[in-house]
Amino acid sequence: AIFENVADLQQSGSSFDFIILVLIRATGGTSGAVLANRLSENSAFSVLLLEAGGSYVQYLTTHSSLTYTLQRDADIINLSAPLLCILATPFTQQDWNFTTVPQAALNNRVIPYPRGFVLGGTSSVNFMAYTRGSKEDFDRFANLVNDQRWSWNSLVPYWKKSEKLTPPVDNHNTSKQVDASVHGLNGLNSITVTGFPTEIDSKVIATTQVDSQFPFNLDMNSGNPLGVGWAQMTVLNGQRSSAATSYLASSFVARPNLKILLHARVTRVLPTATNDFRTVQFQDRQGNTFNLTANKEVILSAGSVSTPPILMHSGIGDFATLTSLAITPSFPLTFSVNSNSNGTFDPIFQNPTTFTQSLTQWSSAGTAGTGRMGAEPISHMAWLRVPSTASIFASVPDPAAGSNTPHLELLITNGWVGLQAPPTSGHYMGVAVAVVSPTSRGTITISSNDPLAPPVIDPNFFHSEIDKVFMRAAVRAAFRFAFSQPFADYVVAATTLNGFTLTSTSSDEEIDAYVRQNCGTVFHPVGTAAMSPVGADYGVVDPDLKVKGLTGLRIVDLSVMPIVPAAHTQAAAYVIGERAADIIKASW
Ligand SMILES: Cc1cc2nc3c(=O)[nH]c(=O)nc-3n(C[C@H](O)[C@H](O)[C@H](O)COP(=O)(O)OP(=O)(O)OC[C@H]3O[C@@H](n4cnc5c(N)ncnc54)[C@H](O)[C@@H]3O)c2cc1C
Repeated sequence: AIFENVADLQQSGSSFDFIILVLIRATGGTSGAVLANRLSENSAFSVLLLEAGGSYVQYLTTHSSLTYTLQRDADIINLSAPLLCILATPFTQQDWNFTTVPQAALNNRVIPYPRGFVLGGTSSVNFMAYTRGSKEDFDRFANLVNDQRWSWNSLVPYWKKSEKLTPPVDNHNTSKQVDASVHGLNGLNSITVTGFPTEIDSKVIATTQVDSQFPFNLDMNSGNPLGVGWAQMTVLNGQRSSAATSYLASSFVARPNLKILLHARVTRVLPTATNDFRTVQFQDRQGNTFNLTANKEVILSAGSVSTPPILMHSGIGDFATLTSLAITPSFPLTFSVNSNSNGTFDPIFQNPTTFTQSLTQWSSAGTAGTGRMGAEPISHMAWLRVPSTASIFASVPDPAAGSNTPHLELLITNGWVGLQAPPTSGHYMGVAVAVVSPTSRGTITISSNDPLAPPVIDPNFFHSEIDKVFMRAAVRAAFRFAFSQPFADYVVAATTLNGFTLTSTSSDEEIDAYVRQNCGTVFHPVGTAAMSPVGADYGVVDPDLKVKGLTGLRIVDLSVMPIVPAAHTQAAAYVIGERAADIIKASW
């Protein structure tokens, strides 16, 4: 059951006596939701999930029809309609609304740093791209923690357990867009490709045939992501599939041994005995404080940004210690294009009538989930390497996990996706760029002893020279792609952003100036409570995810990843949840 108030949870009766017997707790994000589901499969375990935010799944269940009233429910639609993910954050009700400290390498700009403040966590507000990373990424992870349970081959069965490859909403044949043999077909979280063909699809695929820098890759989740392929998305029937809609679907929430308390903000974990941390302190919306003690374990899944502050406010670890944050710099590059009237999704955001028509199609019985609203903005992705002959490698080792692991990413969208509101007219194609092998390391820390104060987030962008060199390479790759022969009559020019314009021949200095003014992040922080080998005197958790030096407390979220994969990170969050569930079940 899902509860909105502590009193209702308490009134649910006998559960408390029972919970005291076997209680396992977590917070309710991407990995936490996976854990809540898998642990409550065992009816002998009683599981309570605490989530600081609310639940849009509960809302969807209450309002089972997709016929929404636009104004009133706008935020909820933004979490559900795939195209509207670009409106889900930043600075909304479902966002923690964090920002970074001023970034020296980015003209001292403060960058929005969204995180999901809702059941399902950031999987409920993200852009839904589903990328596992390379085999080499996870083999490096396993080697760094000296435990092969975290290697690629060990994790693939858990990805397959998590995934359910589903047909796109338009039911087209996907055999040339995704390799079904790579995926799970019976898992809980739906993975699919776009169900809305667009005018750039054939041009993207044609580019893979005319330029060897952009080879076609049928499935970037095979362990070898290099090349250009169709984006896989966590979407089901034209609606977002999140950790909340999948792992916490109503049939699972109905389990008598699973309870979820919303609007419960964990402030600290407290010792139950010396070095045994099984008591959670949390506040409800009115600011009342409660303590609950788990019989077996407390599991912290508050994500890379919020897990370290909870530990620090609990006196776990050195208060002054800064946790290391690996972060992926990125920014949108947008090109104006020659398009027919509805060839891009721009008119949807430029014209309220077009928006309403598209939303009506998506939300009406009979056409539910279809049309442009039911498809993610990202249609294709390219994963690229800087050639090993590049001069930077004479002085700096290759930061990628191996020769099949990318340094750079291009995210292709058939319309404007930007930091600014879309222009009121015109048609666009986005080729956002990212450095997915960053070597700069930032920090997360706290600035006061108030557990409700926001953490201090310092990504420390471009501290390493190689990240700058790679960003220039990413920009040049984006231009080469956008001006490749198949786009000859289509792409016109890069748009001006904050007074800066780039061209195919921009110098290093011009690219650097553009980056300083426009760069942000693709929101993939990891490593803030990193795993290290058993016995190592560094790191926060051991390979069983237990906080070192303590009992009763584990961490299960992306903060434990010792190094950022060259990928979007939700697939890693799901697999960490699945892997952890088996480790925890086995230990009890
Ligand atoms: C705008 C955006 C777009 C993204 N797009 C993509 C994408 O397209 N593809 C991709 O793979 N990844 C994407 N990501 C990243 C990805 O979604 C995250 O890396 C992943 O979901 C994180 O999972 P997690 O379990 O570590 O943390 P989260 O999912 O963030 O879970 C943490 C949970 O803990 C809760 N919580 C935190 N503090 C407390 C507290 N004190 N008390 C109680 N509860 C608390 C939070 O509310 C949240 O529910 C995106 C991220 C953002 C912000």
